[in-house]
Amino acid sequence: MNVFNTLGRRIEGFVPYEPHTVKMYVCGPTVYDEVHIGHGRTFVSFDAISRYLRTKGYNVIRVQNITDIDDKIINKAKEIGKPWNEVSEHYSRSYLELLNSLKVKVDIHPKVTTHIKEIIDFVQKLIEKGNAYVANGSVYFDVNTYEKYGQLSNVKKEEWDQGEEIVKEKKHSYDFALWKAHKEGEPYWESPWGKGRPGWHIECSTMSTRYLGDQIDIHGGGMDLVFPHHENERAQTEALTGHTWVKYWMHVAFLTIKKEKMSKSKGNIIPLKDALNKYGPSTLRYWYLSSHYRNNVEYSEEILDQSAKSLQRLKDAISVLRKIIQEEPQHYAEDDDVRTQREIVSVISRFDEHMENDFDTANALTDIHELASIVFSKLQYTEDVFGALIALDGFRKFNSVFAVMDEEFSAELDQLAKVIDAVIEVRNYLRKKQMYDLSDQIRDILARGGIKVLDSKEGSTWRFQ
Ligand SMILES: Nc1ncnc2c1ncn2[C@@H]1O[C@H](COP(=O)(O)OP(=O)(O)OP(=O)(O)O)[C@@H](O)[C@H]1O
Ligand SMILES: [Zn+2]
Repeated sequence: MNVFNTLGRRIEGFVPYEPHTVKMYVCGPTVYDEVHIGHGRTFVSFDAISRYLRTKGYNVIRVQNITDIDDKIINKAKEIGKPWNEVSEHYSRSYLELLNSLKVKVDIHPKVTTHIKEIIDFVQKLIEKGNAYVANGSVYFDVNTYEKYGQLSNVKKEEWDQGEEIVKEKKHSYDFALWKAHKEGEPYWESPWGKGRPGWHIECSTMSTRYLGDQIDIHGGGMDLVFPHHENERAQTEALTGHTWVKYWMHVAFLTIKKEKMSKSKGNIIPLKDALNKYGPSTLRYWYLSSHYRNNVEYSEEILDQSAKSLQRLKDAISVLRKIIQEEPQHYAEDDDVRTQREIVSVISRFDEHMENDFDTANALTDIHELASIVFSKLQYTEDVFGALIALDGFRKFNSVFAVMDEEFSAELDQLAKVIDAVIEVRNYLRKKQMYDLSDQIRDILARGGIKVLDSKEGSTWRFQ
């Protein structure tokens, strides 16, 4: 399997540190406002990546932090006149609910404010190793002590300034804060350097090493995080451990609106909650995954509507397959059926090839539509139960990565089928005893529930209408 690594900007073979496990850390949101569909794109992209890795047999452990203390949270609290922790708790709860609705699986959601002790320890060790210095109650990372700085982002030294963080007490303008000295009216924690609070970058290094150890396989986030956030995280962590930290740096391109990055600060967001209400999780996920994660995606209502239709096409193909599967299997296949079966197998393996090529969900989706075309143009007119079963497995595999039609493959459906089988068995008995009134009544009741009963001399079968 090949993966594009932002570090070095090249495609590399995927070999995790440990043979059967993938450790993944994704930067989560700063909880001061509504989660928007741009965030959703990044979270779903990593969800599909981890789902695919699971289908390959890896144990995936995914950590995604919640930044619950930050300038933006403090400012928002001041603006609306509420305590800062009320703001972060409110948005953090809403973020977790939305992730759940969007079917994004995260194993651990660590929050900054419950890891202050670990952050202080991390910073203390960096000071002891000579990579950080105290100035005026704040602690800064001395960028000159980490020689690989700038390699991840390819940002040149002249552009290393840390944005808003231009403070006189720093040795160099590009040094960044690990710990920020307390300012009047702001929340603080006690530390060896006095009252203060953690800087942004240190939280990810600390929480990632705490839950995933000194080395991780995948570190991800949106493209906007490459510099300075990930450059800084890398510097801190590798300075502390003295060895390579992340094996594959992966970054998701932007969700744009009118060609601009969707962003809270630009005020051009569509809240994820609204989009979920309007389109539902499956259509949204389908839309997100219909582009390669490294290409920008422009928001468009028409394309979302189109996504809903395309997804329905796949569901229709599955209904056709379910009907065929109700037939009695023939233990001999015609030449045409054998040819179609081969075509199905080769389309499904193309799906895998595309996923193996840097998680190319866009082309993998095209393969699945080709599978649907085979169902509509060929399988539909046959009674090839075996061909239908192979195709259904392809759709199942697709869904285990995309998670856009869980209802079609749910255990409840299997359960329901067992119940219907039992009802049909009872009805067969009634028919044998010539109790036709009762058996007709059962048939009508099932029909009302969308289940068609097919009677023959040998007994009855059923299918979903
Ligand atoms: N428009 C977008 N498209 C794709 N990913 C995004 C977009 N906006 C943010 N992300 C990603 O979502 C995750 C959480 O973002 P975070 O809360 O840090 O965003 P933010 O920068 O505060 O939000 P905003 O950019 O809206 O002000 C990060 O991995 C970030 O890169
Ligand atoms: Zn981070």
